[in-house]
Amino acid sequence: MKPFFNVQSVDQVHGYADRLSPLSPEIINLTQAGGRILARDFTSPTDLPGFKRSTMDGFALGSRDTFGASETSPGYLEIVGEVRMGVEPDFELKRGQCARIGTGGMLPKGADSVLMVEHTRLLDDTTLEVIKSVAPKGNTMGPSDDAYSGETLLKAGHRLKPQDIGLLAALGQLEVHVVKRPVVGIVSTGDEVVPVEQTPRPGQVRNVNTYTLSQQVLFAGGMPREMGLVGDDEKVLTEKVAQSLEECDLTLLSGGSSVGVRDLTAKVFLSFPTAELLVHGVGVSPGKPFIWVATEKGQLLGLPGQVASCVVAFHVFVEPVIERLLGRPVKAFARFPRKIGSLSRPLPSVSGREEYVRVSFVDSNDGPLVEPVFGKSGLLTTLIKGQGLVKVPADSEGMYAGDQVEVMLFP
Ligand SMILES: Nc1nc2c(c(=O)[nH]1)N[C@H]1C(S)=C(S)[C@@H](COP(=O)(O)OP(=O)(O)OC[C@H]3O[C@@H](n4cnc5c(N)ncnc54)[C@H](O)[C@@H]3O)O[C@H]1N2
Ligand code: MOO
Repeated sequence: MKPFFNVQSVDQVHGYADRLSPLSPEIINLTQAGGRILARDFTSPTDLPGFKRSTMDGFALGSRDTFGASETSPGYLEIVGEVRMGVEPDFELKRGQCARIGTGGMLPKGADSVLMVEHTRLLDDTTLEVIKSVAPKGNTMGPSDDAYSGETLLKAGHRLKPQDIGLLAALGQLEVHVVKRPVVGIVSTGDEVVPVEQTPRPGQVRNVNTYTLSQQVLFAGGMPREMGLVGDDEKVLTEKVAQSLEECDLTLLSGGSSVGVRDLTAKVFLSFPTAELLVHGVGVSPGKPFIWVATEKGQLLGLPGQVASCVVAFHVFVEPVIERLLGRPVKAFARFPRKIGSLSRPLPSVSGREEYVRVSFVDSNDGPLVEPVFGKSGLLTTLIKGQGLVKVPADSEGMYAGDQVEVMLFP
């Protein structure tokens, strides 16, 4: 059995990701753009809302006509009209005049504010009693309060949220320039791994990694393409990976990445033209046997077969590659919310290896306690009971009970 050679750090692996070029842009319909990555900065083509608008139901007026007005000393204004929603008022207010206006209505000329209906009393059809003053611009929004023409509102590389889509709608953008989603081929291998629909015989397990990986790819912004489950057969495995190389930007192969005699991943990957071995073995746990072979046609990434290791290795190594292809900075756990807590017990660690410890949160009188979820990397439920991961850096010899730690929560 040959040892891993040239074990590399997470930073070194991310350095290879940095060398990749982002995928090209494509134009898609606004309704499909949520969660996609903007390919170029978006600058506002116009002012928004573009006109002076009321933010309350009430009366458009000149604020100076309300100064000093109160319950005990009211003022009186003449009602000269009503602003129709969606229509530019065709009248102008003079001193002492006001007009009815609804929330969102356009202020007529001569009005600088809106007095809420609650602060008025109607004496007759044309006379308004004013019982409170309003400041200039009160209860209004200005023509460029939401955005001004030429303002950079969204940056290239930004992942579009529902509110961004709303903003693009407000600015008339039915089409959006986004980065193409990387197509990620997923191959799983292992003689003992059987399809989900099959009842495993003793010694067999169902195929988990194809399913977790394809969902992880989807969540990360890629397009998973399931290439199938293959036994430990070099010829068939080579055919599957070749097909994936033709069709996909990235190929993930789970299982067979370690150093066992049946572990074929490295051999298969290196059989392709222009293949260059970038990584085989990393100073990270779990995820130690990670493999990266670069070819001119695409990137081949080998992930550990152990179900929990495979999930963590995806986040540490694969998602940053997807981020880069999407034109975003190379960063692991970018989508993970963070939460601080104090460790309930010590976390021993092997110095020289970056560790990702599965943890859960337990409430205590002193605030949230971070409880390690111990268990082997082949145990899937450690990731179900664990709500997140704590990173123990490579140069640390461990952490003490009571230490404040940052938990990266599974999104
Ligand atoms: N002597 C050594 N043995 C191992 C080492 C080592 O350094 N020296 N590293 C261990 C570590 S760490 C890991 S992680 C695993 C990695 O193994 P492989 O990537 O080669 O994966 P396999 O051996 O094929 O499988 C490991 C494990 O995972 C199960 N598996 C695989 N694919 C699936 C799947 N699609 N769905 C569900 N389960 C799957 C498989 O049955 C094995 O139990 O190596 C350690 N050994
Ligand atoms: O790294 Mo293996 O990746 O512990 O389970």
